[in-house]
Amino acid sequence: MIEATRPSLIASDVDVDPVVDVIVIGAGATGENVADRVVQGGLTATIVERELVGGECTYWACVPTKALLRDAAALRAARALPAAGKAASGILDPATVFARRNRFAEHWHDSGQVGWLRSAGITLVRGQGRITGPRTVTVTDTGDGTTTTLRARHAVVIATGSSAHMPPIAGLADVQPWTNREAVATNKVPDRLAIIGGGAVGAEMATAFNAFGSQVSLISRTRLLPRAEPFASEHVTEELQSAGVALHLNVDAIEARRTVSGTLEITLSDGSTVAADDVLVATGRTANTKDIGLDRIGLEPGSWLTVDDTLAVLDRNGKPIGDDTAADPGKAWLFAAGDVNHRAPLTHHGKYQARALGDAIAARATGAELGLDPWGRHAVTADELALTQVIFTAPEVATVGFTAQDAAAAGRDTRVVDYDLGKVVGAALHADQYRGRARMVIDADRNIVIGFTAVGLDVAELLHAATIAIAGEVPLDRLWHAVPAYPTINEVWLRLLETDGRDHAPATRDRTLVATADSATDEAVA
Ligand SMILES: Cc1cc2nc3c(=O)[nH]c(=O)nc-3n(C[C@H](O)[C@H](O)[C@H](O)COP(=O)(O)OP(=O)(O)OC[C@H]3O[C@@H](n4cnc5c(N)ncnc54)[C@H](O)[C@@H]3O)c2cc1C
Ligand SMILES: NC(=O)c1ccc[n+]([C@@H]2O[C@H](COP(=O)([O-])OP(=O)(O)OC[C@H]3O[C@@H](n4cnc5c(N)ncnc54)[C@H](O)[C@@H]3O)[C@@H](O)[C@H]2O)c1
Repeated sequence: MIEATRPSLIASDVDVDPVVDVIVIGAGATGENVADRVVQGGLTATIVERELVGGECTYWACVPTKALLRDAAALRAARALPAAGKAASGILDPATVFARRNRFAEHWHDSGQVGWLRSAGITLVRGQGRITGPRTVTVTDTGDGTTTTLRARHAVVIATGSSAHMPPIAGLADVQPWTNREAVATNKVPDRLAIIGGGAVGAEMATAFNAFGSQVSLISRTRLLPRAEPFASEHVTEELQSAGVALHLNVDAIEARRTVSGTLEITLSDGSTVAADDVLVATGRTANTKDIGLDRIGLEPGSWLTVDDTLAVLDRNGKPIGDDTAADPGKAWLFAAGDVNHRAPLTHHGKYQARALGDAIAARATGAELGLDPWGRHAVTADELALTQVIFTAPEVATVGFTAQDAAAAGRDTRVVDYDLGKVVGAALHADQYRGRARMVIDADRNIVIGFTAVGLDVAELLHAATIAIAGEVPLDRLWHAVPAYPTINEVWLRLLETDGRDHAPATRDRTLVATADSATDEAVA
């Protein structure tokens, strides 16, 4: 086995000014974008990073996992066509896939990202950042232990992300389990791989290692992809099973041990046992807040940070952590964005929060007005109403907004419309025996789409049309005028509209506009 390339980083910037407008702790995708926006807004920013600039997504998550999955997806697509399938009859070579993965993970070297920080005018300080007082962060160099104390004029932003959660399974620590980091950076294909966890990480890695030829056993205490529409989850379950993955669903892993022969044995709550050579733990994430000085501000180290809609960190009484200065008593100075606030733990949503927060910090500093109303410039409305995700399993699952179940739980009056993607000519042309389904969740009061899920080969690129319909609150009567090109898979939009019918009450206009018009009329009458 060739070990994964060791992380490699370059030194902090020299001549660091200890007083700066904004300090960002954590240079993942979120932190980088917060710093970029505040600098674009005319402020100075220093970013503190203890590992690689670029964070989890670049080196151990989104990017390298998709590189691990992409070749097999292309092969699967080719094999869904008779002539292309014949032409693509060879075997997938994992070593070639790993080499391409290494390139996308930038060989675990962050010089490219550091170069970008410099070009964006952001100062980098290497080390572990800790809050040591109001607007104050002390950075400890992880090599020589020297410290630098920084003070922010305007704000401190925590963007420290998350790490793999280790569940309390007896013996687990002793069998040297893989987390996402080892799985993503591996150069070996285990003969037998056990995966604990049936969320996005478990399902994607089962897809990847199954394609590399591992005998994969996946154990999950829930159904696969428990937050997705059940039909999407069932579809992925069936396809993984028919590809040879052994699924142990709705059971807990309770004990792990190595036998004398070196085989790893995992005992499940139903009494059965899974044998493997390696085990990947994919049971969710834990907040990177254990050692960032939360105790100094009355919060519990290790906890997710609770934020309000401005992303200000809240204290135990639900109040923003406020300033103690006479000039600005109570003014919020501490903010949190990305995985660490647990609102929407996805890279693109962390970056969305970063854009809103960075702009808001710059606006506050210059006394400009804040746009915090829903869908306003500084609001993060999409986290709640238009959260997007693509899970790159075979088949892919693409989701935005509410599932039918979540909409019902939120008390929305809905219509749910489903369509078999296999009946869409564009899909049938795309792959023989195309199997898939799409669902549109409609707010029946307002006649707008509030949720969309598709499962099927290559549905990822369908998602943005749905996202625009939801974020734009496009009335269904207008959506009939968005004509999908023939013969593409996007024609499913027309089929969903036809299935729903055209005779529903016209979309209610935006409630605030209606209210304004009504009150204007009332005033005129008065
Ligand atoms: C296997 C896997 C696959 C994924 N795939 C996708 C995907 O396809 N699409 C998607 O959108 N999301 C995906 N995600 C989720 C995505 O990786 C995260 O949402 C994203 O990385 C969060 O970004 P962040 O900047 O908030 O945190 P992170 O990326 O975790 O960055 C935080 C940074 O802060 C640093 N840090 C932490 N504490 C300190 C400290 N005290 N001082 C200094 N620095 C500190 C860390 O070293 C790190 O660099 C995946 C996750 C996993 C595990
Ligand atoms: N393509 C993507 O967007 C993508 C891909 C991978 C990860 N991510 C993100 O990364 C984060 C972490 O993903 P994840 O899959 O690790 O977490 P998750 O919370 O999505 O899923 C955890 C799974 O582990 C199971 N589980 C928990 N404890 C268990 C136990 N003791 N025994 C058996 N099963 C157990 C749960 O039932 C669940 O199925 C998520 O926010 C996810 O959205 C996103």
